[in-house]
Amino acid sequence: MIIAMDGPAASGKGTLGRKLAEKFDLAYLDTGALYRAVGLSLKRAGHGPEDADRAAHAAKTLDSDLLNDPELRSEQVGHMASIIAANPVVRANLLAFQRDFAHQPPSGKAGAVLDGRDIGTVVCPDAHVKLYVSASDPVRARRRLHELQAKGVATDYETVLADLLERDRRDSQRATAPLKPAQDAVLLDTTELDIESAFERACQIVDQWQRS
Ligand SMILES: Nc1ncnc2c1ncn2[C@@H]1O[C@H](COP(=O)(O)OP(=O)(O)O)[C@@H](O)[C@H]1O
Ligand SMILES: Nc1ccn([C@@H]2O[C@H](COP(=O)(O)OP(=O)(O)O)[C@@H](O)[C@H]2O)c(=O)n1
Repeated sequence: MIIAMDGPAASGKGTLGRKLAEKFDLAYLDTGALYRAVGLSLKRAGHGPEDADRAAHAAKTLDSDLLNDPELRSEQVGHMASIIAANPVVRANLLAFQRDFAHQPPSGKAGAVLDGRDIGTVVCPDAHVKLYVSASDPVRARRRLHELQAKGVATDYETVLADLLERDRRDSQRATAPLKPAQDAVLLDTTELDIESAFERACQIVDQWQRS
């Protein structure tokens, strides 16, 4: 079973994706981490995200150590990732890894959950279950703010909201693999749902597919 989870920043894709993978004994891949790792590698080398050739090269020779680097989750690296992610060569260079993960999941797992922006539309158009996870802008900004504050990052609501909206706009408007629900995706709006209620709903959707 392949589960595709897409949606805007801080909607809850990763939280639900990890929980679904655990419950259904599937491998889990946070594809945003790949774009972030390309951003971090450019940042460390002193280059900007607009450097298309360097970004394409970094995506082709991705340093897997960066995937566990604490700086990966910073807002600055998220910002760089969304600029880099508009580069079609970067996307092409990361595609095979994501597809291989979905179709030959590691550790002998019988399937995989992938979360990102284009999983249901481009990476795994053949996914068995596609979820498009959303939440209102203020709710997403508050969730991300709490997450950053819990890590000791000094920021404020307005900055976090502006950053999310800017990334959403860039992700939705790019020409290659823009953020949008696949035609056959089930929409899951988590604005009014806590994590457990959202997870319950996601499990119902997966159960429904398994019974069909
Ligand atoms: N339904 C929810 N209710 C409250 N907080 C949530 C919910 N879903 C996720 N969160 C919290 O919001 C933050 C962003 O969630 P995350 O899963 O990382 O989003 P995404 O992967 O879409 O960027 C995390 O701190 C997470 O714990
Ligand atoms: N499949 C994906 C995953 C991420 N991305 C890009 O990578 C950035 C960071 O993704 P992320 O999933 O880590 O972001 P958050 O939702 O965690 O804030 C996004 O803003 C997108 O620009 C993408 O283009 N395609």
